[in-house]
Amino acid sequence: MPALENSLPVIDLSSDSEAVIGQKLYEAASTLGFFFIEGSGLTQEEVDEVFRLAEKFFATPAEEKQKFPITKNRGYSSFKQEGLDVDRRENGQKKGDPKELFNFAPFAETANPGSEVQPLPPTFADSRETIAVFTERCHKLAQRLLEALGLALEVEPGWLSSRHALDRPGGCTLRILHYPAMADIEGPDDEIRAGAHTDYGSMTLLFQREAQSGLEVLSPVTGEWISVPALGPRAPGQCAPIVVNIADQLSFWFGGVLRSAYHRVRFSTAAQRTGKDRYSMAYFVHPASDVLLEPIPSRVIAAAIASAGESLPENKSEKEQRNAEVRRTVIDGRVLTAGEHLARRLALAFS
Ligand SMILES: O=C(O)CCC(=O)C(=O)O
Ligand SMILES: [Fe+2]
Repeated sequence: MPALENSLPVIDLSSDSEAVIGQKLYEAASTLGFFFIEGSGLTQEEVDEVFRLAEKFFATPAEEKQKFPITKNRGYSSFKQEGLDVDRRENGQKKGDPKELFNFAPFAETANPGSEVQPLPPTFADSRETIAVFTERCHKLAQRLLEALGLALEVEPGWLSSRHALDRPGGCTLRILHYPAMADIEGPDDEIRAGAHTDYGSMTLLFQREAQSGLEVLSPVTGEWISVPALGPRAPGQCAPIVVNIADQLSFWFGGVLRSAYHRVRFSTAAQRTGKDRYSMAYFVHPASDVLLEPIPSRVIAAAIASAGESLPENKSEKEQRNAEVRRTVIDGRVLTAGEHLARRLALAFS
């Protein structure tokens, strides 16, 4: 593998063949597990439109937002309600992240058949179509990335996309996030605005606003946190490069050859004192709920699993053991479904 640099690679989807793109994705996904993509066809205008809705919603009074509390991973989660680092504690209690968020289910007519229609706050009620279209476009992009990755690993064409079909019930979620400025922070511990975690599903597409940085990725090589820049658009009509990261279920499915990397959001004390809010948006891509998280049939992956098995470190630290425990997809010898694994992770994050 090539040496990791101190920044994320940028992969252009507009110029190469799918096979070449697949190789580039594989290289990035198997080293740092985080990369930028550009040339996706998504425009800055459509991304900004959803960001404008997010700003408007988070500015509404707390009691209005609280009318749509998060249930079954859908709705509003208030300041410090979710704590992504399951080990962070304060006064014996799990420490919640100083941020607020709203989770949307995919709304397309064919998406999530059988599930009830998600009630939406007035800010979004007239924009259901905008959000639905944006979500579908994110999903199509994710399907393309998954298939290209599959190509590089000799996975049968269609194997991954059929397991991520939006018309099968699943955990895909569009999340808008708001990290309000906190000028009165007390110490370095308050610099962490989203605790260190790995994402749960297949992959995440993360949209940032230009110059609103704060996302950091743990380098598997140096063990240091790498800060991810919040870039602006680089080509006319195209949205700013999108951050993509591999999540736990896909990493597991690919026999550990893809890295699901720890990441967090941190604002330095100096940055917090400037009093600027940060907004971001994540599209979490999940397999359909009934998909069993068994390794993908692929000669390349089977070989990778065999060689990784021989070089597994024997003495894991307590923190590493705990992390492995939280992320596991096999319990008592039984392979979990994607839906069971997601439910387990959500219970830990919101406990
Ligand atoms: O806000 C960000 O930049 C990252 C959020 C995140 O990692 C998450 O919600 O899983
Ligand atoms: Fe995350």
